[in-house]
Amino acid sequence: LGSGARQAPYPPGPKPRPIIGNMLDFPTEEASRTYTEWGRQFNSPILHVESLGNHVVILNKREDADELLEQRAKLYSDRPTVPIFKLFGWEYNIALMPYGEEWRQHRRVCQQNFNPQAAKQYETIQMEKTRQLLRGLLDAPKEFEAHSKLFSIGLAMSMMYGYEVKSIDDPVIAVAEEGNILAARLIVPGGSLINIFPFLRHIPPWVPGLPSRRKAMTVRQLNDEMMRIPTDFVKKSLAEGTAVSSLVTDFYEKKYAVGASQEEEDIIRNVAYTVYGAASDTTISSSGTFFYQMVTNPEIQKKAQAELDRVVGLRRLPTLEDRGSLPYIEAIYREMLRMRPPVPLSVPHRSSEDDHYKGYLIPKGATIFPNIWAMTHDEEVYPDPFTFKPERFFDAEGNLNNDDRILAYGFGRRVCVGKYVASGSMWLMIASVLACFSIKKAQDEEGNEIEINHDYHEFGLMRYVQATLVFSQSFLTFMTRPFRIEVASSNSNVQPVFDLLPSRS
Ligand code: HEM
Repeated sequence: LGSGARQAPYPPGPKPRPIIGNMLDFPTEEASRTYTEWGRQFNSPILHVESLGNHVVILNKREDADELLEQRAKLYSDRPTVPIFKLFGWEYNIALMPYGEEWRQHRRVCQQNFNPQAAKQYETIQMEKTRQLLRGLLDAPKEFEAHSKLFSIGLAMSMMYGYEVKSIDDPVIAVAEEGNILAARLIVPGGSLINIFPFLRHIPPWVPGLPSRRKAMTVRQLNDEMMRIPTDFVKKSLAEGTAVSSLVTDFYEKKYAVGASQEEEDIIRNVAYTVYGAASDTTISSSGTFFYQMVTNPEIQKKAQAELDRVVGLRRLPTLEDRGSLPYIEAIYREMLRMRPPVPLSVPHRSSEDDHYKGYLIPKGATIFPNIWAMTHDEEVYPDPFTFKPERFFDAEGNLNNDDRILAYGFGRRVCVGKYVASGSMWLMIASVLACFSIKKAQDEEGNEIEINHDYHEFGLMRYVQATLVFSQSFLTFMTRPFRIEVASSNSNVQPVFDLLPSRS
C-alpha cells in the first residue's frame, strides 16, 4: 500500500494489548461458546484476534463460512501448520496436510473409497459392529461407555485394516487413545498456544501448558505404533491366509498380485492412519451425545420407537435400507449433530492470500475457525437452539425438511471426506439401539431416579459428554424393550430380536 492509502481494517474483536496483542484473550476452554459471545459483544459475526503477527479469524455465521470457505475455496483450503507437527509425525495426517499436490492425491484416494457409492461397501461392517454394541449393552449394560468406545474404534479398525478389536484393553486402542489425548490437547488455542504462536516452541519445556520435547517424542512414538501395529497385522494375516477385506488388506492383495508403487503404499497407509483417528473420536463423541439426549428426552425415544415398530416391525432389526422410511430417526441424527457438533470449531483452515470481505481485510496466513457450534445455535436459523428437538427438521406437512446439510462435517474442499460413512454408522447405531432398548436414568434404593450431570467438556478440538463424571456408569440403565420378548414368547414364529445378535466372545 502507498503511504497515503489506508489498509482495510481487520474484522472486529477484543482490543489488542501492546506487544502481546490478544495473547491473553484466546479462550482456554469452551472456545466455541466464547467466540459466540464475542460475536454478540462486538456485534459482528466475523471476528479477529491477533498476536505477534499471528492472525485468527472466527466465522460465526454459516453464510460467511459458505462464502469464504466454499465460494472462495481456492484461497481458504490450506491448513495452519507449525514445524512441531513434523516432530509428532503428523505430516501423515491428511486433515493437517497443507493444501497442495500431496494433499490432493490423498484426498482423491479418500474420495474413491468413501464416496456415497463406495461407502456402501462398509455396510456389512457397520451392521456387525452395531450388533456387537447391542449385544454388549444387553449383557453388560453398565459398561455402556466401553461398548460405545469399542463400537467407534472397532468400526474404524475393521474398515481400514480388517482388524477385530475385541476389547478396549486392546493395545491398539491404548496407543490410539493416548496419542489422541495428547494430540487433541495440543492442537487448539488454549490447548497449546504453540499452534498459534510457533515461536513458543523456543520456550523452555518446563513452562506450564507447553508440550515438552518429551511429550513430543511420546506423540511421535505413539503415532508410529498406531501406523505400524495394524499394518503389520494386515501383512501377517495375508501371509497366513486369514486376512479379511479392508482398505489396507485389499491394497496389499493388489500389490502382491500386480504390484504397486511405494507412493501408493504410503498414501494408503496415511489414509488408514488418518481415518482411524478421524473416525474414532468423532463417533465416540456422537454416541455420547446420543445416549445423553435419549436419557434426558424419554418422549423423543418413545416417538422414535413407535416409528421403528411401525416401519420395521418386531421381527427384525433395522438396516440401512430402512433409512428412507424412518424420517424421525433421521431427524434425531440431524439434531444430535446440530446440538453437539463433535468438532465445534471444525479443523481450522488457513488463508493463502490477503483477501477482502465485507470491508475487512483477512490477511494471508490467518487461521480461520468456522465456529460450527455458533452456526448450529444461531437463533435465527434454529429457534430455541438449546432444546433437543428433532421436530425442527420437519415441515408443516410433516415431511422431513431440506435442511440436510450437516454443518458438523465442516466446509469447502476440506469438508469431512468420511461423512457418508460416518452418517451410515451413526444412523444405524441410533436406529438399532432404540429398536432394542429404552435408555433410562438409574434409580436409587428408594426407586427415585438418580439425576445425571449435564456437563459436556471441550477437549482439544473435540467436544464430549464428560465421560466418567457425567455418565458415572450406574447412572444409566438400558431396559430391553419388553414387548419384543413378549411377542417372541407368545408367538413361536417370531424369533426374539436378541437371538439375532451375536453372542459376546
Ligand atoms: C460424526 C462423525 C464425524 C464428524 C462430525 C467429522 C467432522 C469432521 C470435520 C469438522 C472435519 C474438518 C472439515 C473442515 O476442515 O472444514 C473433518 C475432516 C476429515 N474427516 Fe471427518 N468427521 C467424522 C467422521 C469421519 C469418518 C468416519 C471419516 C473416515 C471414514 C472421517 C475422515 C475425515 C478426514 C480424512 C478429514 C480430513 C479432510 C481434509 O482435510 O481434506 N471423518 N471431519
